[in-house]
Amino acid sequence: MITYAEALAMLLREAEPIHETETIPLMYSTGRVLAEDVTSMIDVPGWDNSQMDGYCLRAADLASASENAPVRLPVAERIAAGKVGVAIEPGTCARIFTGAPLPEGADTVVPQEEVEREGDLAVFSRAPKKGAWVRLQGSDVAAGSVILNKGVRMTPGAIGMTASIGRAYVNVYRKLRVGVFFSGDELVQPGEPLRPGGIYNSNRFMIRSLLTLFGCEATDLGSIPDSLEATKRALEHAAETSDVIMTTGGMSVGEEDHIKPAVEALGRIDLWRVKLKPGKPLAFGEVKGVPFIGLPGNPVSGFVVCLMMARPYLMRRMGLAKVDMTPMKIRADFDWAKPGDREEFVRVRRNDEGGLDLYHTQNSQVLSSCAWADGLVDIPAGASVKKGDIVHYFPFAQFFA
Ligand SMILES: Nc1nc2c(c(=O)[nH]1)N[C@H]1C(S)=C(S)[C@@H](COP(=O)(O)OP(=O)(O)OC[C@H]3O[C@@H](n4cnc5c(N)ncnc54)[C@H](O)[C@@H]3O)O[C@H]1N2
Ligand code: MOO
Repeated sequence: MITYAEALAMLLREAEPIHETETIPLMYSTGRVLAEDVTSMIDVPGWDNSQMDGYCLRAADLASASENAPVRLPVAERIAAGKVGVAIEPGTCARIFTGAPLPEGADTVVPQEEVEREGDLAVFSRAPKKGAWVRLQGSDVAAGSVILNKGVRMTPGAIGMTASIGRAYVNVYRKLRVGVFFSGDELVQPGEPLRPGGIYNSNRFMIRSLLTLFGCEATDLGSIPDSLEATKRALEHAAETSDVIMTTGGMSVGEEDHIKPAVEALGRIDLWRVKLKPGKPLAFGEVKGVPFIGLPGNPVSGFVVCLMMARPYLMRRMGLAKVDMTPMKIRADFDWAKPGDREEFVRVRRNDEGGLDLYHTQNSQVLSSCAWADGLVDIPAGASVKKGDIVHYFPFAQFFA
């Protein structure tokens, strides 16, 4: 048996980013992975501008201003956002609004709350600090600088920033095409009546949902009839249309399944035994040169292995530079008294007291744990946890950012 860390390292060694990229509208780039360094051609802001609605002026003109001896300056012009004013003369000021460019000659803005008006005169009773309330040209982004590196995911913040430098298109890795299929005589499609001995194909829906959130394009080959020939045909078809082929189930020691012999006939398959709970069996191989990942059939095992192993592999192939997760360190409000011989990812949920609660059953068949939880806690092999201990917590949200 190999450890989780060893298994992950082995998978990532096989994960070369795909070469194809595409240029797409920035507007539709949410969740995509950048295939270029994004460099700004412009300064942001493009010119010094006002941070407040108020008056712009030379600070030197107000050096003597105080409550007892206010300074009065004529208001020479009015500059709204989007307009360019004319240079102000010494001893004058201009009405200015948030975002409007500072006119030549002005170096400071005084917010309107601190100013009285007497007709055409503005009355100042305090000496401002030179440069107050001015946003300097290039203070957010300097022209020529790289604002986002190749290999990062387009988040709302990254998209807004890219728009702020005027880019309307970005070059991203194309979506990874993942061919998924499911086999098993017991599987029934949701929406159909359950026959005796059957179970609904929950893995199909769960895996598709995970792949969508990872940003992959799932091609669903559906349920394959339980025969070697049908399984081989499905795999051959998947190999023609996919970058990765994925399935769940049929990987352990059962005799019924055709996936393993079908993959072997068309390529190769290695069955790994990972010291991981849930999720001991993992198959990795290739079908006609296309990588094949077989997740464990137990739904919770499939869920955990898809998040903790398949995801880093898929995201690296999609060009993401940082695929490892940084766990949060949070207080456990539960006991875990029985140390296991495998590293365990248990389903937990944050409570209102800022700690973590444990789902009452951690059986790998019980999908309600995944629906209830908002993350996983990593419990190393041989470790136990006492209420109040600080544990390593992976919020589900982190996997989709
Ligand atoms: N004698 C042993 N039996 C088992 C072992 C073992 O080491 N020795 N390992 C257990 C562990 S741990 C796991 S995990 C499972 C993994 O088995 P497979 O990956 O071969 O999966 P199956 O046997 O096909 O199915 C397991 C379980 O999951 C259900 N399943 C399968 N596909 C779906 C689906 N699409 N949707 C919902 N549920 C699914 C299936 O009905 C079984 O109940 O093996 C243990 N056994
Ligand atoms: O190791 Mo299995 O994946 O727990 O059910």
